Amino acid sequence: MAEKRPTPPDVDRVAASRAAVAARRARAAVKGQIAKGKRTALEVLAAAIESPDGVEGRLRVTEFLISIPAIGVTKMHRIMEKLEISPSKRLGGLGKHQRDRLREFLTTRTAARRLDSSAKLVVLAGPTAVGKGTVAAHIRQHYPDVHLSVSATTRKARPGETEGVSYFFVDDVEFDRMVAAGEMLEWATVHNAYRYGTPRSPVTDALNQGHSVLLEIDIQGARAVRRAMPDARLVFLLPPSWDELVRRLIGRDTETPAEQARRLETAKLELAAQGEFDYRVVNHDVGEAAREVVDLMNLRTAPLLP
Ligand SMILES: Nc1ncnc2c1ncn2[C@@H]1O[C@H](COP(=O)(O)OP(=O)(O)OP(=O)(O)O)[C@@H](O)[C@H]1O
Ligand SMILES: Nc1nc2c(ncn2[C@@H]2O[C@H](COP(=O)(O)O)[C@@H](O)[C@H]2O)c(=O)[nH]1
Repeated sequence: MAEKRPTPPDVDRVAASRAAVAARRARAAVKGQIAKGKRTALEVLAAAIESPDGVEGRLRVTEFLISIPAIGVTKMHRIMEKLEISPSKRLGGLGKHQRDRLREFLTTRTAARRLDSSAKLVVLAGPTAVGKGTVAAHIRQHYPDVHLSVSATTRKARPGETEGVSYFFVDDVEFDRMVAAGEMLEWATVHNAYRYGTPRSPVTDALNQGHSVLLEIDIQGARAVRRAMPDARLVFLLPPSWDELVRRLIGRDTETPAEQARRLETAKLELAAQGEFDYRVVNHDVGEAAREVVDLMNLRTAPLLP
């Protein structure tokens, strides 16, 4: 009996089903590469953006996330909700903002996991006038291997401050833009006056390259960093005594008496928060306090001698 030859629609169906199987295998291969650490999730996302109809672009965001080590189904759903991405979305079909949020999530997560290894994110916080800026300046000068984050602020530069070294001095519009674009790791309004924030990418880039990073920020910022990167080491800088703190604030002579009184009220609340921190360093002597902070950073090379 003559064999029944496939009709054109059958040929199409067979070809389509073979293509579907091949595509599924290709997607499974990509997921395997992520799971085994052969490709990073960020690399796969970049490939999906480059070519939305390619194998990476056809990956559902849900399967992509689950293939990342240590992300299970529950966590994946939480992440999807937080990033405001619907479960039906594929990597290649994400809108720009969704893509940006996903990239930012992956970058921060990678950096946070880096902290498990040698590179450390150390946050130096403490009450007004305890000497945070002075200790940070000493570290900048004497320990060139320490990556000191440069904050953005809406306040004006003071005499002697340099753009890009002391701070990035920006106006309110630019600060709003940075916050909206997710460019800040944390930010806060400090002393009820100006806004200050830590630009995210220099921190995550340095950590991803294995460098320890130091942030000199206020206590609200330290709490926000703890939420974003739970492995960060939080250091609370203490004055030798309350009277010495008052002396330093008044002696610095940069605030009006009314502002000094307000800051001292806040300082009482801030001192009460020291238990939230991992380490406490008393700033008797600037060089000593700086060394104690640097010791927490797992530097690979020796500091410069004074
Ligand atoms: N170990 C120290 N011994 C004596 N004086 C110090 C010491 N550390 C800092 N100071 C002085 O204390 C004053 C306050 O220091 P600094 O401005 O660094 O404080 P800060 O914590 O950065 O304050 P703020 O949060 O208000 O910006 C400065 O005049 C500084 O020279
Ligand atoms: N939350 C953040 N606080 C910051 C940041 N950069 C600096 N600061 C804190 O602001 C005050 C005032 O600083 P000043 O230079 O105007 O005297 C001080 O307590 C800093 O620690 C930041 O990025 N985020």
